[in-house]
Amino acid sequence: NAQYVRLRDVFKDDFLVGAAVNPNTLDRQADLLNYHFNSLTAENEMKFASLHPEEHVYTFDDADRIVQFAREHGMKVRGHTLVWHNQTTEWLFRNPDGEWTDRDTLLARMKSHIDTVVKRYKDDVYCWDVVNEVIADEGPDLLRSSHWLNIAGSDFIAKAFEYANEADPNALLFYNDYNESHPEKREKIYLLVKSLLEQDVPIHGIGLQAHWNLHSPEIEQIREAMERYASLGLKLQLTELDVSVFDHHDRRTDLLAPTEEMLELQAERYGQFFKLFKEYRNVITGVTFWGAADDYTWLNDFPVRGRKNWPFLFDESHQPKRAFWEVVRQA
Ligand SMILES: Oc1ccccc1CN[C@@H]1C=C[C@@H](O)[C@H](O)[C@H]1O
Repeated sequence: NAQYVRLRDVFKDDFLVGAAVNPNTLDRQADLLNYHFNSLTAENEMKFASLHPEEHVYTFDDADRIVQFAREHGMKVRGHTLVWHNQTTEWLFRNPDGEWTDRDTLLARMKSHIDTVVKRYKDDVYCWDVVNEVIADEGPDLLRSSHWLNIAGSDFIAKAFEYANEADPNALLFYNDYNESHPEKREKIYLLVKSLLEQDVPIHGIGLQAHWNLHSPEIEQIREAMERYASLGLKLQLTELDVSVFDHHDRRTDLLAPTEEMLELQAERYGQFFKLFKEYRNVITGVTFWGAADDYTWLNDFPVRGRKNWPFLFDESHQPKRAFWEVVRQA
């Protein structure tokens, strides 16, 4: 059974196989993580709000625990994420009188955060999602509106990469985003990263979050996205892979378990994904799931709060699902 087939060994000559963890899953899923995975990402514990709740207060304990577990088990760590519009803090964008802060102050605060965090983990974190999700999903704008953009202007993106590179010249620096295979958004991500490269901004990789489902995106859309991004000469990583059993607009809440049909289609899709990843093994350096097993997923609360989902290769008892065997078959 699965106890003699390790995911990380099956793909050891291709790419790292990672999982996102938090303090709870690090305890509950320790054996599964140690057996099948060789890379970890902190689901929330290295985000701005988790590390830096007040301007002169840092809280590293949870992130340190994850780094310690990885060190003890010979696993690599992806840093997620330095600059993002979500899960950040109000003080970052405000003056003491509650007014919006100014560009120079915000950039100085960004630099201080990046310096402090990247230097603390420079011997443990080999790559960072420096900037997460700045591309606008719909409409004519390249960048989504955010406090970062509205206060600092669009060069906050380049600055983030430059500050991270100064703090740890050895770290591999990624731009990370979701809906990365949708043709319209793909072209915007491509344009952003191409312009950063043309400005000699230190960027080494593109993270495709890969929050996919049973029907979308199509394999050919994923292939086209990987081809497009790889044409920039950068490495790629799938950084937050999960396969929801519900399409994005499906808000049904009646299921207490996945249907047989869902499990069958999920296995087929996972097999197709890893067949494609193997084909692009020369540009893909890591495949990280946004979790490890169905006993916990952020999808239990997104996009429908409190609705159970079953997106991984391992079930709620950490046993391999059909999807696991379809993935192993691609090796
Ligand atoms: O799939 C999406 C759709 C809309 C907004 C954000 C996302 C994905 N956003 C991701 C998901 C979970 C968080 O823990 C990650 O940090 C974030 O990168």
